Amino acid sequence: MAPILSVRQLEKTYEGGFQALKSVSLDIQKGEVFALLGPNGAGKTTLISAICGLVKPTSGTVTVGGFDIQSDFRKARQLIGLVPQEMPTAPFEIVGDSVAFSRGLFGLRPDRSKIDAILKDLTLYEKRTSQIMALSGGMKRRLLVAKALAHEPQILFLDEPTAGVDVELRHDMWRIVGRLRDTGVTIILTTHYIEEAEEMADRVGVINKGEIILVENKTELMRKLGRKVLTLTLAEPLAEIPGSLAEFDLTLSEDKHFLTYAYDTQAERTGITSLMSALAAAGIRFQDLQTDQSSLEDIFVDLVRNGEASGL
Ligand SMILES: Nc1ncnc2c1ncn2[C@@H]1O[C@H](COP(=O)(O)OP(=O)(O)OP(=O)(O)O)[C@@H](O)[C@H]1O
Repeated sequence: MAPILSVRQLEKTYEGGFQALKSVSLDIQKGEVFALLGPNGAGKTTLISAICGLVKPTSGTVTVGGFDIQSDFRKARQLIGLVPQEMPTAPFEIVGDSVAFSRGLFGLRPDRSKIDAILKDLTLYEKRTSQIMALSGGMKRRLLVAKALAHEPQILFLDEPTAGVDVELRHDMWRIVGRLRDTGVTIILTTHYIEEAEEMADRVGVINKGEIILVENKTELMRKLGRKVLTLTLAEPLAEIPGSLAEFDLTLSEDKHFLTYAYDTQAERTGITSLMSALAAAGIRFQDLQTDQSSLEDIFVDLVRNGEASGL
């Protein structure tokens, strides 16, 4: 199936010469939730803005639903909803009217039943006649989503949807995204919170210094790059790691009670069996053991750090 969004060799050099995007290519399939991760200043907002027509690319192409974002801007833009980072700024506006206004911007009639349905979905219906200034912070965020959905777009961009919100609100936003995904909306979100990508995304892209350095199915990414750590709780504290265990990559905790062994889950042999025999031969007994999978966060930090090291 043709991707719903296709970005080809997109470049953006801002006035003054700063190159914020370097030959970015990316395909997004209909119905997927894609998380774009990257450190501060990596180019996430620039990429979203270029796709949504808010920033003019220096070169490259973007098509949305087959429409070129430059030569067929209206048709392409009609398919896109954008939830910006900033909070709504019209304090006296009435909630329902604000959503109707957003719909009107796309030349659609103010269909009350559609607007009410969107307000209900975002639990804002009770507030439809309130002024925006009377909304809580969480409600204001939901209003931004409602406004972005007002013209029934097929793709929703969320630019750091939960930056600076509390945990409850963050989970609230995740539930909203989950429900939207269930209705077939394609979702692209940028985030600093790895946990957010881990929770919601089907695929993850990492951008660093204007370049996409990785795009991968989330589960696959965690499987491929993930390492596991085996922690042994020792029966008696160990003064030092004996020389007979030197071939294993072991670390002894400062309090001498725990031994950890890092291994690659993808390796043909994890080395655990031989480690166990070597421990027994060295007379080291343990009371307990546990394994931990490295998180998406560990993987991300590694990737960006390696990128720095290789000059990316
Ligand atoms: N209008 C502009 N003129 C010049 N440089 C800009 C402009 N907008 C952004 N930049 C620069 O482009 C780079 C990418 O910025 P962008 O906002 O896309 O990053 P980001 O990944 O969204 O960052 P953050 O996570 O901090 O929001 C930054 O170095 C930024 O300073």
